[in-house]
Amino acid sequence: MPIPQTRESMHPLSLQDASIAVVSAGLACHLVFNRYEPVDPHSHAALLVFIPGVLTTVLLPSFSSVIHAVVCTYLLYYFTILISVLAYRLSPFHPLAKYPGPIPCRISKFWMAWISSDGKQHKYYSSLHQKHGDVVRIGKYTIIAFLYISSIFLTRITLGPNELSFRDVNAIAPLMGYPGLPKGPHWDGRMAEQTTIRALISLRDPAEHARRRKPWTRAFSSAALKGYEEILGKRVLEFVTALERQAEPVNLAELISHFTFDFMSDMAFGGGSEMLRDGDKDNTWHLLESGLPLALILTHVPWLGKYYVKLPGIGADLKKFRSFCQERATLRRSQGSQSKDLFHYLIDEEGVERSPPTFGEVASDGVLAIVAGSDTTATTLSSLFWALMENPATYRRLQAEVDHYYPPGEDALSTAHHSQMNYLNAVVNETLRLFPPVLSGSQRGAPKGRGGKLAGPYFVPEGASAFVHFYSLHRDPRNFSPIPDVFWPERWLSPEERQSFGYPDSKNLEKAPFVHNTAAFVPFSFGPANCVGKNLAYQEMRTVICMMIQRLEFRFAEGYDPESWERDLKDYFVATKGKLPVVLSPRISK
Ligand code: HEM
Repeated sequence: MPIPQTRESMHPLSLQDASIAVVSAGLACHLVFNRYEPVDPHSHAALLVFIPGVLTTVLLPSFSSVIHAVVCTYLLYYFTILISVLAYRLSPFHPLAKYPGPIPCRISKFWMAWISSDGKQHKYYSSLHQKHGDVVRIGKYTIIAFLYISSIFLTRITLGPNELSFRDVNAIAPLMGYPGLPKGPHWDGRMAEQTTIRALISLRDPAEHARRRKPWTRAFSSAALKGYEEILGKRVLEFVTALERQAEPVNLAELISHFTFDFMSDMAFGGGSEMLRDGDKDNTWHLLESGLPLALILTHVPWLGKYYVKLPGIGADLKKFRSFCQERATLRRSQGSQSKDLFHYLIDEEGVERSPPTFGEVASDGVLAIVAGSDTTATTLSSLFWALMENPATYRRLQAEVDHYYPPGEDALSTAHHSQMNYLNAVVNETLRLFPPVLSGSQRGAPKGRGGKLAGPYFVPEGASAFVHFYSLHRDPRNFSPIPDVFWPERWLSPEERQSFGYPDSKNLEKAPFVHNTAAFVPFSFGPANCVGKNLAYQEMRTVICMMIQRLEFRFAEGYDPESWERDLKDYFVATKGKLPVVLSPRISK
C-alpha cells in the first residue's frame, strides 16, 4: 500500500524517537491499569486499541507501508506493556513481594484460572501452603486484550493487586471478623450478570450488606427456626419414604440433592419444585452445577465477566432459572403467608424493617437461598453417609445413639434431642471439617484508599484481596491432631467419651499429642458476612440424618470404589460431588 503524500509535508520523528514515544505510551498504559484498574470494555478499547492506533501515525513515516507501521506499533506497544508488567510483578517493589508463592501465580491469575478448571484448586492451594508456609501469594488479576484490528496477538495487562491465601488461625478474625474486610472482587466476576440488583452474598459495600442482611438474621433466629420444623418435617418424611421404596441401588448423592433443593424452594418461594418426585426434568440441578466451573474461572479473572455477559446466548439457562424464581416470588407475594417461611421474613411481611429490601432484592436473595442452601447441605450429607459406610464402627456408634433417642415408634422429626446427641454432632462436624462445602474459603478485599489491613501477623495492602483456606486450615495438624486427614468424630467428644470409645484400630494414638482447636473450624466462614443459614443447615442435617438412620440401613453398592468419593469432589467455590451408589434396606416397619 503506498504511503500517503502528507508524509512529505510533516516533520517526521526519527525511528528511534518514534519508538521511544510508543514505549513511553506503553509504560503509561501499564501505570493507568495498575493505578485505576479500569474494568469496563470502553476503557480497555481506548487504552489497548485506540492509543496504539493513534501512535501508528508517529511510526508511519519510517515504514514503507501502513500495514507494517500498524503491526510494528502495536507489537512494540504490547511488548512494552508485557515486559513492564512482568518486571513489576516479579520485582521487589511489588506490594506483596515479601510473600512467597510460585512464579506463575505471581505473573498471572490466568494460571490459577487454568489450575482450578479441573476442580482441584483446593488441593493446589493446600500443596502451596505445604511448600511455602502459612501465607502464599496466589496471583494477579490480568486482562487479555485481543487485538481485534489485526487479530494477531494478545497481551496481558495488570488490572489489579495480588491475592493472598492464609492457613493461619490468627488471620481469621482480623480478616473476616468485625471490623474486618468486606467481600472481595471475586464476586464481581462470579455475579457479573447481576448489574443492578446483587444477591446478599456478593455485596461488597459493608453498609449495604448490613442493611440487606437484617431480614436474613431475623429469618434464622431460634423462634423462626422453630417455625420451619413443619416445612422441613414434610420434606424429610417424603424423602425417607421415597428411599424406603427403593429396591435397586440408588445414587444417594443425587437423591439427597433433590431433597435439599425441594426443601429450599419451599423455604424461599413457598414451593414450586418437586425434584424428588419428578426427577430433574427441567435440568435445573444439572444447569446450576454445569455453570460452576466457568463461574470459578470468572472469580479468578473478574474483569472477564464484563465481556462474558455480553456474548449472545450466554447465561440463558441461568436467566431461565432466575425468571422461574421471579415468577415464583410474584406468586408467593400475591398469595401472602401460608406459613412463616424464609420469604415471609425476607419480604418483611410483618413490616418491622426500617429499610426493607425491594421486591427485586428479595427475589434475588430467594435464588441465593436455593443455590447457597441446597448444594452445601447436600454435599455435606452425601459426604457424611459416604464416611459412615466407609467407617463401620462409626456408623454403628451413630446408629446406637439414634436408636437410643429415636427408637422405633419415636418421632424422628422432633428436634428435642438434637443438643444431647453428642455423637451425631461430632459426626456432622467431622464431616464439615474434612469436607467443607466451600473448600477454599470466601474472599475478602482491602478497599483502595483505606490503607490496607493487618490480618494477624500479615499485612494485606489496600487493593489486595485475601482468603483463609478452609481445607488447609481444617487439615493442619497444629489445629487437629492426631490423624488430621482421617475421619475420626471422636476428636469432637470429651476426653472421657473418647476414652470410652477407644481409638482407631492399629494406630496406637493414645500417646499421640491431642490438639483440637475449634477456632480453626470455619466451614460456615466467620464474622458479619459468614453463612447466615448455619443454624438452619444444622437443623436440616440433624433431622434428616436421624430419620434416615432410624429407618434405613445403608451400604455401598457392589463394585463401587469408595476412594472415588474424594477424587470426584471438585472445588468450584462450592464443592460438587460424584456418584454415591448405595443399597438401602428398611430397618423398621412404621
Ligand atoms: C452445610 C451447609 C452450609 C455451609 C457449609 C455453608 C457455608 C457458607 C459459606 C462458607 C458462606 C460464605 C460466607 C462468607 O462470605 O464469608 C456462606 C454464605 C451464605 N450462606 Fe451458607 N452454607 C451452608 C448452608 C446454607 C443454608 C442452608 C442457607 C440457607 C439459605 C445458606 C445461606 C447462605 C447465605 C444467604 C450466605 C451469604 C451470607 C452473607 O453474605 O451475608 N447457607 N455459606
